[in-house]
Amino acid sequence: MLWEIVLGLYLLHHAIRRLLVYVHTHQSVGNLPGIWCLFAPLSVLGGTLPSRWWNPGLRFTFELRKTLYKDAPAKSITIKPLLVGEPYIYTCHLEAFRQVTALGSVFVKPRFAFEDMTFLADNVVASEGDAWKRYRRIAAPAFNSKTYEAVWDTTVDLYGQILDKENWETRDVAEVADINIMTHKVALYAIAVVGFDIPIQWDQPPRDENGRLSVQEMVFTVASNLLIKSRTPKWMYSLGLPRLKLVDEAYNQFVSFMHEHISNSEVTLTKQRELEGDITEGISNVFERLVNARLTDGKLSMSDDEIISNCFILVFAGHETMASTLAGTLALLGVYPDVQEEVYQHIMHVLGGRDPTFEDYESLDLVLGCFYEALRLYSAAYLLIRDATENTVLSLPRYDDPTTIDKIPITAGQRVILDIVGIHYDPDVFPEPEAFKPSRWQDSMDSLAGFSLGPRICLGRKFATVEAVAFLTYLLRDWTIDVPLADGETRREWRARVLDPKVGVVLGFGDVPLKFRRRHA
Ligand code: HEM
Repeated sequence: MLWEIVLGLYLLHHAIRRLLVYVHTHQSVGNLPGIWCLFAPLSVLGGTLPSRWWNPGLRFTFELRKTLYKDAPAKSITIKPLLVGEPYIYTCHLEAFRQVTALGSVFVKPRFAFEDMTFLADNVVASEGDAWKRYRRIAAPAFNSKTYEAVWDTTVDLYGQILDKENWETRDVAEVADINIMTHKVALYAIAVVGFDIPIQWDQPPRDENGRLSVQEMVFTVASNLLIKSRTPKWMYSLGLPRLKLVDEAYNQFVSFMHEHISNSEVTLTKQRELEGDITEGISNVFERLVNARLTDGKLSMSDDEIISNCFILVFAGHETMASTLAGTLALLGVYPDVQEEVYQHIMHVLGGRDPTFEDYESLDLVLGCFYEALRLYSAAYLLIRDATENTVLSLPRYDDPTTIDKIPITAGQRVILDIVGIHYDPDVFPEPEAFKPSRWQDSMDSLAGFSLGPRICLGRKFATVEAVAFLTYLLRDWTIDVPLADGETRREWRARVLDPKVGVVLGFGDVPLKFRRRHA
């Protein structure tokens, strides 16, 4: 009897709370077209369950990319969950994206979305306000032309290691069962070498002779187990589960490795400063910048934990995003051999028979266009989450009549989702949105939302594009890329089947098999 009363009271309490949510929804976002569903897409339940008519899930912006905003003049809708979660505004209006991410905007990153990304201390991705300003001020100067040159050279070195260690040098055809494995390694190693000053070899065994994890296995395990690390309660580590044991080992080893790396670097930099004076300008890796900052300027000083957290977040921010986009680029080039040939001719025209160098980066704009186009079609960062800290209004001009301005009132606390997939597939911004057209980026990249915009634009975007252009230029110069079709399958069907995105923390793919054939000059 008692439990029935308790249950009844609980259900009543829940029903009243939900009713208040509906009333609030109607007051704050009632004027926008909306979708009713059971669970909010970003709630744990909604995000875990598959995308269906009753649960948008994480994939719905991609699945409904052609229709979601069709009847929304301001290119903005609401998602109204009946059972779990709050109503969110989803917008694919480029101007909304600009206003929300602009300098001085009243929108901030909600803490919940970035909690998983803080490890030991806060960092440039997860923080807001003065803490973020400080981290960005210390880290941003490390992303300079010397760094980008190092990214180019490291990528070329990695390409050479692939040819050598994967035995491509002796082959005319190389079949790869899943290109993601290779692009993940390239992305991770470039960050480890250029970001952290950790030298890495392509074929190092996962453990050394003493049974300790090799540096790359350690970094790889840390990078690919962020959610497990942040969400597993401490007591579970004592159960002896093999995966958790490995994660624990890798994280512990990473922390002690980084402490040692910091103190060694401090000794080296102090000696260098005694001999050469201010060496700041000459430092081209992010890690040394962070260590050097605390030797030079009290205000910019970071603790060991802050340095480790900021280095760690570079691996997370730049690893999977980069790997998926590069995999997507290679696959799309395989799907469209005519575009691939055009890009090859462009490379030949720019190089005129010599090896590509960092100085060619600006001229290789069609190669860069391939990467941007893959990022547009399969944006690894597929949405941005922001909360309003004050009441405000988004003023959005109509695309067909810019003198008509739609005004969307936003109340303090309202969550706004910047739908990058929606922007990238908006035919008013990108005509023929489904087509793979790298040349569309040769005029302007103003509408690319995949690296975000405004003061919090991706710090590693040029890092990523230099790496991509170096890798793609070498690869396309030496090889053609093809896709292994199933019996009777067309290339477009292959694209729909294999490049059907898997959506989690980032948007990526399942196995992407590709076939490389050596070009004979
Ligand atoms: C194709 C590759 C990449 C994509 C698509 C990408 C995308 C993004 C996006 C959308 C944001 C904004 C996130 C938000 O505000 O919620 C961001 C931020 C960031 N990215 Fe990237 N990123 C890429 C590569 C990289 C690389 C290679 C690095 C580092 C080496 C990096 C470092 C960062 C950092 C530090 C931030 C935080 C900036 C701040 O808040 O001030 N990213 N990235």
